[in-house]
Amino acid sequence: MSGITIALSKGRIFEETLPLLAAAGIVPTDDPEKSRKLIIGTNRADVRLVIVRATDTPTYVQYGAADLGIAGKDVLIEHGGVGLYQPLDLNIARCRLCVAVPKGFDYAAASRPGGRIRVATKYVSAAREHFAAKGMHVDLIKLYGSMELAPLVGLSDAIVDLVSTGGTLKANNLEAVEDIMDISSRLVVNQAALKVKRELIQPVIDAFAGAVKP
Ligand SMILES: Nc1ncnc2c1ncn2[C@@H]1O[C@H](COP(=O)(O)OP(=O)(O)OP(=O)(O)O)[C@@H](O)[C@H]1O
Ligand SMILES: O=P(O)(O)OC[C@H]1O[C@H](OP(=O)(O)OP(=O)(O)O)[C@H](O)[C@@H]1O
Repeated sequence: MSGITIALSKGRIFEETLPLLAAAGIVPTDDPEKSRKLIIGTNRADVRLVIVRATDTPTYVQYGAADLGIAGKDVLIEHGGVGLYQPLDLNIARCRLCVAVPKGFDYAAASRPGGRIRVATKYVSAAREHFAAKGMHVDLIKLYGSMELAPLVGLSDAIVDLVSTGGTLKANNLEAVEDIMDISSRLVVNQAALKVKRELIQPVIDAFAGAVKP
């Protein structure tokens, strides 16, 4: 592909990226929520979008199947960031990575150094680092979604998950007991593509940078 390919996931990242794309003069020709197409054209013949799972965005960019992508910090931590240049925090899809437990669970007692708990999460790397820094022993159980269910059915004592409004925790009688980090989405660029296609990629980076909201 002589032009550039941008990897995006459907949903909040696609929606929140539209104004940034517009600032770069890029307008998609299809809506991924309505179309089943995975390759979407734009008003520019030299720019196309590929629609991927949020977790897969760094992988497409790492291998050069996409030149650029937009991925949450949560996803980038789990991926490791190999081969990716991360020039911009786009300040979109903002939330927090938290430890949450059923209301009434004595997390303070469980989290004393030497304590041991079972934690279910999709974010194993971030969780491992967090609990290791606290000197806690945790048995991590990898899940791929609906983490909030795990403590309700005895799979785990706690979860590490993303929290935005807190509505999902509340609906499941859970509470956040620790903030691990603030999360937002970043622009990621394939390092080789940046060198070879700089005349196409740099203007997109610059336009995104100018359109980031504080
Ligand atoms: N409730 C939320 N509010 C704001 N941002 C969020 C929220 N949940 C997730 N995010 C951010 O948006 C990114 C994309 O989330 P999205 O829900 O589209 O994908 P996902 O369901 O987490 O991933 P996958 O489809 O691969 O399972 C996440 O990686 C995270 O950075
Ligand atoms: O604090 P809240 O505003 O309730 O948001 C938190 C929820 O948002 C995310 O899920 P998402 O909506 O992405 O659904 P998913 O399970 O399909 O990823 C996250 O995994 C929480 O479940």
